[in-house]
Amino acid sequence: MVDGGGASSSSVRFRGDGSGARSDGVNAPAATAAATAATAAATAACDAMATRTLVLVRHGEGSWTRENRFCSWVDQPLSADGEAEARRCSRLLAAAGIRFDAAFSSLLTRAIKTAWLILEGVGQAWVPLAHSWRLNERHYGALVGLNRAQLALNHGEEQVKAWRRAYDVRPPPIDEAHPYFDEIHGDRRYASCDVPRGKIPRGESLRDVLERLLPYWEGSIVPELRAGKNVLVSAHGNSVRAIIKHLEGISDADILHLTIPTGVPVVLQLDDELAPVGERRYLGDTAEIAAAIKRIEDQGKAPKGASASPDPRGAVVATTATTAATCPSP
Ligand SMILES: O=C(O)[C@H](O)COP(=O)(O)O
Repeated sequence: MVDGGGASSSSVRFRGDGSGARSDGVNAPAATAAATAATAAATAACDAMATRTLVLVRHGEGSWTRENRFCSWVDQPLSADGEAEARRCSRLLAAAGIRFDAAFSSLLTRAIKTAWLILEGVGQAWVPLAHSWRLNERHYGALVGLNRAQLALNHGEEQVKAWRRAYDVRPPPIDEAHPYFDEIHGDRRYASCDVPRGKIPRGESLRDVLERLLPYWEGSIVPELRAGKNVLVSAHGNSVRAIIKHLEGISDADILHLTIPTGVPVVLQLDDELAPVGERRYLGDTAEIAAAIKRIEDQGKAPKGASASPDPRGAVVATTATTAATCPSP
């Protein structure tokens, strides 16, 4: 969790490559006062040009975060720390003076609750909040419920990084025998989606996430932004990455390096064509945000000195990973 105490607005990009380094190669503690002033001036200029604000939030910590398991479409609630993160978001947004006109979340409770806590905390609980499965976390297929560090031991850190961050790598699909299949695919919230149950994904690459997200983005969120409204999207690490990739035109290769921290408002100013004006800003303390990104990336590292486990579910992944990771879109 990132502590919000004494938070300031950060306008740097984070590479998200595990080093917590800034993309401009400048280490935060070494930044000069002149550079900070220049950044603030540039940010103010961008803010003056922008006509609407988009705030993207990856929900706060869920109860599986500490167990380091892929949560994905399992509807785990926010932990107490996750709720605190959402409240901290609202304080940061209130301090930034952002007034929302519309809000959107996924169909998963942890993102919905994050949106509620943010809107309540900024005194704007009346703002309409719409939900769609299209903002859900990436469906991690057969990896749902598995421990990332254990997977790194069994399959290698590079494979786990590819499953988590590569644009075109799809995890092995979930099947009916999976321990969480019924809980996810039998849930009645997915009975009323704009696609039949049979078309609900069983394992997605980031490309798949973007493709299923875009119809909702274009049909429901873009009209609000085009009308000049300020919009909150409370979603998940990978649905937020997909939106940022789309808006900023990040290449398929470079998106590998983007990790979104939990409970940190990501602020984009958009012009009339919905092109970003200036760089995306992360509200909060720069060093704490970099540390939070590194913690998330380190979830996919194999613990030193540990060895691969004969976990039978790991073996299922091992036999299906190669073909599933390269299979064509449904
Ligand atoms: O599905 C999950 O558990 C997370 O929300 C996303 O996990 P990731 O950071 O490994 O993509």
